[in-house]
Amino acid sequence: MWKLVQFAASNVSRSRRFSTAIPGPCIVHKRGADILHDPWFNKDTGFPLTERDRLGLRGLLPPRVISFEQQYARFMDSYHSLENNTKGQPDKVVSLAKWRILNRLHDRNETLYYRALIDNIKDFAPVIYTPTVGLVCQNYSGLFRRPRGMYFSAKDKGEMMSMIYNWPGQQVDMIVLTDGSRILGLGDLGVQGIGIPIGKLDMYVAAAGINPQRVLPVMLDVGTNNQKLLKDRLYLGLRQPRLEGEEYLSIVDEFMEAVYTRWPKAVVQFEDFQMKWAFETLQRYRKRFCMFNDDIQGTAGVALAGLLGTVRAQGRPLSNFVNQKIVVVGAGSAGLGVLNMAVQALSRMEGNTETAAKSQFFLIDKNGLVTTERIDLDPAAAPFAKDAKDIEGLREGAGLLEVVKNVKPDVLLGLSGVGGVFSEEVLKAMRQSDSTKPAIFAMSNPTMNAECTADDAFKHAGENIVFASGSPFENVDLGNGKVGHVNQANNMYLFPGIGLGALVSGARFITDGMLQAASECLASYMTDEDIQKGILYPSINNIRHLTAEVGGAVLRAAVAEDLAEGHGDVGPREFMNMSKEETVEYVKQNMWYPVYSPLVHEK
Ligand SMILES: NC(=O)c1ccc[n+]([C@@H]2O[C@H](COP(=O)([O-])OP(=O)(O)OC[C@H]3O[C@@H](n4cnc5c(N)ncnc54)[C@H](O)[C@@H]3O)[C@@H](O)[C@H]2O)c1
Ligand SMILES: O=C(O)C[C@H](O)C(=O)O
Ligand SMILES: [Mg+2]
Repeated sequence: MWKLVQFAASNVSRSRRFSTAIPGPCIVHKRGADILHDPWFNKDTGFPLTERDRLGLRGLLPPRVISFEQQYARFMDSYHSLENNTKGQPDKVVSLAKWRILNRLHDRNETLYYRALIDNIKDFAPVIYTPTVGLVCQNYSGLFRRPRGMYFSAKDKGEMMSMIYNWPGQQVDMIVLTDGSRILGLGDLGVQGIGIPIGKLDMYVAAAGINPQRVLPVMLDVGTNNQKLLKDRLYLGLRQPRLEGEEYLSIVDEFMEAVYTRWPKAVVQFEDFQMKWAFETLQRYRKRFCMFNDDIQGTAGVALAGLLGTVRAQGRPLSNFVNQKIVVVGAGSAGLGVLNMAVQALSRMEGNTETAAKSQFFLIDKNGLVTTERIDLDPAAAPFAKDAKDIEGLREGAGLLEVVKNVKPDVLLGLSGVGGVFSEEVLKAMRQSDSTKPAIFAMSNPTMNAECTADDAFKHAGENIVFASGSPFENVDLGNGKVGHVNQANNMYLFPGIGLGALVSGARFITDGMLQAASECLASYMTDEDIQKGILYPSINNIRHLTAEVGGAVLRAAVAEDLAEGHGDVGPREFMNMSKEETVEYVKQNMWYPVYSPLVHEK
């Protein structure tokens, strides 16, 4: 019998803000000052006197015991003072100051840090995640104080199987891995890219309730081709050009073998790999390990949900998706991931073939419109290259403005990494769109790399557009009390649920069916009323709730494909007997929530 009732009883307090129920004990093998210096166990001034006695802490702290609520209020006060004190200073200075204060708390007291993050996710996500995380990566060598996560370098070849045991945590559930080769739209940042796995895993804890003791950010340092970094005397990574070919793959292979030898049930998310390695590693590992590529697959699911939302926003049935003309700007891992998933979804729709589905899309890269006449056509882009006969009035390499004027698309979707590429002329050309409610998705990150700003989109393309961006922008005041809603089309709406669903189902692999289920769950999360207002994605304040739903959908898809091997005490048979609601409840009960647990010392 599976243990829903038992889970429910032991976790009943989790949804309350400051619970009065007593959480279960936590075993600690340290004593005294070592506990104060371990952010996982540290409660700062919050250690009760009895615990101070038990753990050898008496005299190591000021005598007064401060409650969790008071500590929380004190931290928020200092955060708000910092906001006041930095008013008027350059954005970069303010963003880094905010990141520093949060990072210091993260380094000192994880329970308080994650509670603050969960309760203030709308304000804090832009600090610990996109866009500030980009700035942090750019300045990493200067900001570095203490390590977080693991670093495997080309110099560690042959050692990884033993190195993996240097990680102090007994169990690891979620790993986010990068080689730093394409950090957001900022290019190759080498070892400094470690900030991305750290930020993504913070979102895993906040949104998916992954236990922070069981997450592992990883940097695979195979060198960098960033000349500026190679010349920087403070650069902390390997000073050598990136490994290529088999040499590169052998490093990734060795890492993956080491991880799955120690933690066979872990989920690995590949993040911000340059395109060739993003696709290659996905193909190489997806049928061997429980892994996915967030930039290809997570992004695709979020974009597809947005495209379906756009159809609904036009007041049309979803079946009308087959009539949408969509211009995708950027033929990289993200752009092609979106195209592949959208075409899969379209070809499942009644009466639509894959060829017909492809005809709806126009793909543009740095050399313009991609056609079959392209010399050195990238094989990954080839399925979406246009035949000359299908693009009357257009030609190979046609520019974005020309394409938009000619095609009059319903949707203009940017994943190019190039800030401002949706120029005033391009946005104005979208006014001639055949759609009653044209959509503009400026999905590149961070903010400077967005294809256009929200203000410019509403100003030039018109007030009746639907707008989404990868990095957050404020809603736009359109005057007369009207508001242009800004959606954040960021893979953060899906990757936490994909990882969580895979983990708690004990899925062997992450399949297209599971990813499709995640995307459909996000698409159907919004009400018609929201969609009519141009709101395609939930508020980030609801991300924990959404993630539980997505996790449930992924779990059910894994069960349907007979890939769910179970998790903890719950086996595959129990999953099969769960209703939809029960799967979501089960997922929720597996979500960690930050409260101080009584510490019990064990030698
Ligand atoms: N919002 C999200 O959730 C999300 C997810 C993944 C990636 N992204 C963003 O998407 C961007 C691209 O990521 P990627 O992994 O696909 O990168 P990539 O380097 O693999 O691909 C970039 C593509 O853009 C094209 N391009 C470059 N300049 C162009 C121009 N002037 N006009 C048209 N196309 C141009 C390139 O030819 C290439 O095809 C990054 O900024 C990244 O931050 C956002
Ligand atoms: O990191 C993000 O904010 C989204 C995405 O994974 C990206 O690479 O831009
Ligand atoms: Mg990414």
